[in-house]
Amino acid sequence: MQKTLFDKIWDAHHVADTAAGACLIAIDRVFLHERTGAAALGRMAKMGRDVLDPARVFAVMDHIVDTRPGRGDGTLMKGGEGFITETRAAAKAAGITLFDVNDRDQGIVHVISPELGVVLPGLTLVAPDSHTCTQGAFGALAWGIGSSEAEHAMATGTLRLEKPKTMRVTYGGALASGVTPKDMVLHLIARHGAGGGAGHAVEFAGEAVRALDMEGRMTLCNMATEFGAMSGFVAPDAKTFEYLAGRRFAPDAFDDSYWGSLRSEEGAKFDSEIAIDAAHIAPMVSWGTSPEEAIPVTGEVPHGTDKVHDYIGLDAGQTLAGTPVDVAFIGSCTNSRISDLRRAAAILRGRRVAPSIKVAMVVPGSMAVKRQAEEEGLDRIFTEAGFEWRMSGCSLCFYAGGEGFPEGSRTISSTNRNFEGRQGPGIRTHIASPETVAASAIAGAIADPRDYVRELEAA
Ligand SMILES: CC(C)[C@H](C(=O)O)[C@@H](O)C(=O)O
Ligand code: SF4
Repeated sequence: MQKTLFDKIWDAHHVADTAAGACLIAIDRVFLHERTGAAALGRMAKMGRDVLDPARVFAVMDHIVDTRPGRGDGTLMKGGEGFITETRAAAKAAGITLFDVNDRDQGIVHVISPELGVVLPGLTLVAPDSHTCTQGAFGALAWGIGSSEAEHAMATGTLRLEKPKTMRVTYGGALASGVTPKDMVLHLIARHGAGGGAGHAVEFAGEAVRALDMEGRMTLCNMATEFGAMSGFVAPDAKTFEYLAGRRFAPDAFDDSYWGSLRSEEGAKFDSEIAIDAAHIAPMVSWGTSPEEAIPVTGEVPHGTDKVHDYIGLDAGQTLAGTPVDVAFIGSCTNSRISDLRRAAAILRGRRVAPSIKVAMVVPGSMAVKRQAEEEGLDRIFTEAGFEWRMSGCSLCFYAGGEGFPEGSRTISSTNRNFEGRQGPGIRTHIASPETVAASAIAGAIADPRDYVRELEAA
């Protein structure tokens, strides 16, 4: 029978069937961060369990680190110091590779893992973090786990797992200008629901996916978890291999026979299939408090529950475009890579954020992204436009306390979650592409980026 990409990776990692109908799967890489990793390592140390193969385990400080320029080694999270000091001590004791607060390779876990070549096609990679699926962009099976599963994976090199069903989401055709991978995934979730991918391993395929660069594929896979999927991934191709060549932890020579075989065979059957015409996707913006509550930027707010309308402060029938925003945020593992910053900066060049904007901030996904952006002068474009330019970390994608936006603020944000309180108490979050954030910052209100993009393309 013809195999899907998922079947191939699964079969290559299948160790045994367990009595309870699950499988034992070999785990190639574990990536930890300070918010959940210290606990896992700490418990292992307490029980006298070693990390089986420290060369396969990595950790980074990203979630609660200070992102203000000249940061020290502390955190802005009240009472959060322990996460940092304990992760540091535990990583050292376990002999794993740690990217510490002021390491030149520090950054958001799902941004640095690809940059450093930790994730590779055909591997299984887990992290106690729900957006681990980002790394599926490389044709790996990468998914988020709990911290006790992380202990199991580190101690044994395996995990017990029920086999997910398979789904293929095929994006045919080509994206219109000003429409991005973020819009592709928001469109999918808006149409099929935040639980649409539940219980499935989702392969993103089709012309419009093949056309994406690696960073775009990461944005797409990043939100597979907001679709409820176990993971999302894209079959590797020449772009993948080229991206990884020469990366610090990538092998010197690539195994063409394995890597080259990592694709779903013609005629392979999926448990479910979704087809989307990429040409019909518009720039998307969330209007509610779930990523499925998203509509084209020019659309009207639909009827939701009273609770969501109360929280978000918008009525049904209102046009989303033109809604005033207080905050513009560009960052997170969804949209903080160099191509995201380039595209946002192209719109902001020579322009200023509206005077009504109280906070505008760019937080590069890694220190490597930050250095690259500075080399290209993007930091100056952002600061001249009125954005703060930060050190890398998760920052205000996720409210860790200590730093936040003024209560009740409305944000336009390149992040992946718009849940109640996600960016701080009472904060109203609208998730969108970096282009839409840039266009909205200039307007001081939710705005369509397409006019700017067309202008840039015409120039
Ligand atoms: C803190 C961490 C465990 C959490 C996650 O699992 O995803 C965070 O990264 C998030 O995005 O909500
Ligand atoms: S950037 Fe946001 S979504 Fe990504 S890992 Fe950090 S907190 Fe989670």
